Amino acid sequence: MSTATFNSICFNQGYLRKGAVKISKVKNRGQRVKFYVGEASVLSTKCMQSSEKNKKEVRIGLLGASGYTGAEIVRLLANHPYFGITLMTADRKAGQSMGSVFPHLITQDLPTMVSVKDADFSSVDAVFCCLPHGTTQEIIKGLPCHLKIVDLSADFRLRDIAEYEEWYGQPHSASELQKEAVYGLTEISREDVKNARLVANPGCYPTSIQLPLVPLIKAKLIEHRNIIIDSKSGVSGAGRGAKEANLYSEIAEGIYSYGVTKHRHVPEIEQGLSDAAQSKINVSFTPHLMPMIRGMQSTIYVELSQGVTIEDLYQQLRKSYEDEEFVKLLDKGVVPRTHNVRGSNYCFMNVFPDRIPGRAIIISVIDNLVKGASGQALQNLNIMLGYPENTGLLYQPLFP
Ligand SMILES: NC(=O)C1=CN([C@@H]2O[C@H](COP(=O)(O)OP(=O)(O)OC[C@H]3O[C@@H](n4cnc5c(N)ncnc54)[C@H](OP(=O)(O)O)[C@@H]3O)[C@@H](O)[C@H]2O)C=CC1
Ligand SMILES: CC(=O)N[C@@H](CCC(=O)OP(=O)(O)O)C(=O)O
Repeated sequence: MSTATFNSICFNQGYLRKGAVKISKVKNRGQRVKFYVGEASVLSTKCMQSSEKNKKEVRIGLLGASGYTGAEIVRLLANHPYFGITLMTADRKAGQSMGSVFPHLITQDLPTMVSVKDADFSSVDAVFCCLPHGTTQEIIKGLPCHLKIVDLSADFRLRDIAEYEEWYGQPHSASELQKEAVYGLTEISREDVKNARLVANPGCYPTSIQLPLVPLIKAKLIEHRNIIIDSKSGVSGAGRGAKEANLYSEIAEGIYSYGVTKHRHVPEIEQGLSDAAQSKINVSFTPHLMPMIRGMQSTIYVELSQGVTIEDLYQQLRKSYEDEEFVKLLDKGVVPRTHNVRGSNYCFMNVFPDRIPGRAIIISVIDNLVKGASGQALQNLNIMLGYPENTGLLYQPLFP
């Protein structure tokens, strides 16, 4: 890796075009700027002005900071050496401090939340968009084009706009942006994410389901028919907005299926599996709401392809994920539990022989707010900006 040292350099705002000199990291902001010319992708080439406010080199805008995924982004960035939050937005909570909305974050030095319409993006290099679907597309359409964006909503995940409108029951008004979006299931789409300006972060259920199934489908080890998916989620998956259905007295001491035969994650799951199969796959998917705060578990029933054994599935998953930091295939016979990934960016999975010959049972667990949302979003932005993918994500699970 060679280095080139410049004295007080300043570029116009914007990005070096791809293929130009690749600048992987900027250090010693201010009078002397040292560029490391290396493999990683380009950083924003804004004027390298040292300023008290920008203690960290990448300035992050957090839209929807007063929600669960927004708060989770703040928690993760507390341990990120290069990303610092310079803008936070809220809707009903605009004008409030983060510490007053989330007292567990009072130790963080954060800007007061403002409404999106009052947001100033000139002090921002990249944005996490943690807003409800529908709202998101309108807001992202209006963002300055210099920003790198990771959208946690569903607005840009489905390539087929008509399918989005059918399943989300609302018009999609950003089809041009949709064409630009890259679906950010990190371990599967890493190369596309690297060069993306807009990443559509996957939903929590689709993440927990595609991570085990995509490698098995690509390796032609399981049949495309009769894929049955039974998933469970903690209540934080529904967001912080007060809803009667999510009251303690409505949730505690019981579980129930919801979105039966018509959950809006079906098209997202089928899009990912069909891409892996290069042919259309339909699945049976039933989510369940559990009396717990965090956690997501998927139990998936599949048919083995002709002549394929459980060992073949196990070895394929081992090979697919042996070099991955955040996806772990457990030892044979160990059942994945949400307790063991809580608060972390891990996905634990395993595969078991069904009593019914020729079938397998696959189990996958994640934390819906981390690998299912904010953790994967940070993993993606690290890649988009040329930082080590695991930066700010090495939290071990919180157990018990
Ligand atoms: N929770 C989860 O496990 C997962 C969530 N997601 C997706 O991530 C996104 C955020 O989810 P989550 O954090 O749980 O949601 P929350 O409901 O907890 O937070 C929503 C945020 O958006 C703000 N907001 C709501 N409406 C508007 C509006 N009209 N204009 C501007 N801001 C608005 C809210 O502000 P205020 O608080 O002031 O009202 C709040 O900051 C959603 O699209 C969700 O589907 C994806 C994967 C998993
Ligand atoms: C428990 C619960 O309500 N979970 C949400 C999924 C959260 C999520 O992943 O939403 P997006 O796809 O919009 O990002 C649901 O089932 O709608």
